[in-house]
Amino acid sequence: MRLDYLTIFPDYLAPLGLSLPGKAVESGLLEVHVHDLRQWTHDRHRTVDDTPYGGGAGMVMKPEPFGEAFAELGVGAGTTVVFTTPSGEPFTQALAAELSTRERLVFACGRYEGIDQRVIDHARDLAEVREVSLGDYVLNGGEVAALAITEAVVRLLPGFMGNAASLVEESHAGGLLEYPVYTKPPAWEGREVPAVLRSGDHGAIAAWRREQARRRTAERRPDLLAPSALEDGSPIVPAV
Ligand SMILES: COc1ccc2nc(C(=O)O)sc2c1
Repeated sequence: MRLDYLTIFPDYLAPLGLSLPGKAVESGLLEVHVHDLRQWTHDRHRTVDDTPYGGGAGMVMKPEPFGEAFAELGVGAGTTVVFTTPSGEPFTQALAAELSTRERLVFACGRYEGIDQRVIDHARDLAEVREVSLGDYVLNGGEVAALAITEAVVRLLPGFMGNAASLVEESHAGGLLEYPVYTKPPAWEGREVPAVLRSGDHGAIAAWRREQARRRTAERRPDLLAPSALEDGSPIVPAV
């Protein structure tokens, strides 16, 4: 997979060279290119923004630099352009899985009051476009969202995570939050590890984990539980 990032703050994406994406680049699984959007400006001040038509506070990112960048980067068939924006569709594990199947992602990181709408419209004529938000809050720009989306997507690439089995049991992987986890010592600050986890009874352990995941999800994220799951009558294990 090839990842391109268009940003006016390239240093903000320096973490891409560390942790998960860094290792994938070394292994050839990933190709990462961060581009300073200002390289596609031609005035002395390297202007990327201007005042909004129709008035209002703040500035809007100009269309020309993005258009020239798309052309130079060969944005077209086989490319998915991801605009990170507070007005985007919510980023979910399902969307991460979908994006992990793409050959190439080009992240267009907004700043100021956003990117001129014609850039998104133009991109739709060239390639697949997704407008994505991390959640119901607003950041100062799209770079943090691009980093988060990248990590969630890249770790799903086949052969990327050492222990693929761990992907299956993660929160949201199966639609539920993850069950509580414990490790040594068996007792700490007067708190014991649940006996079932030390019983060696793998069936009982699996059942306990399923119920803990359901309970945690019901308590914290009932929206993730299908209505039928709540009405199927099976008791949800009382809190541990
Ligand atoms: C102007 O560019 C922005 C501003 C805020 C923002 N917030 C995001 C989020 O995903 O929460 S993406 C994003 C892009």
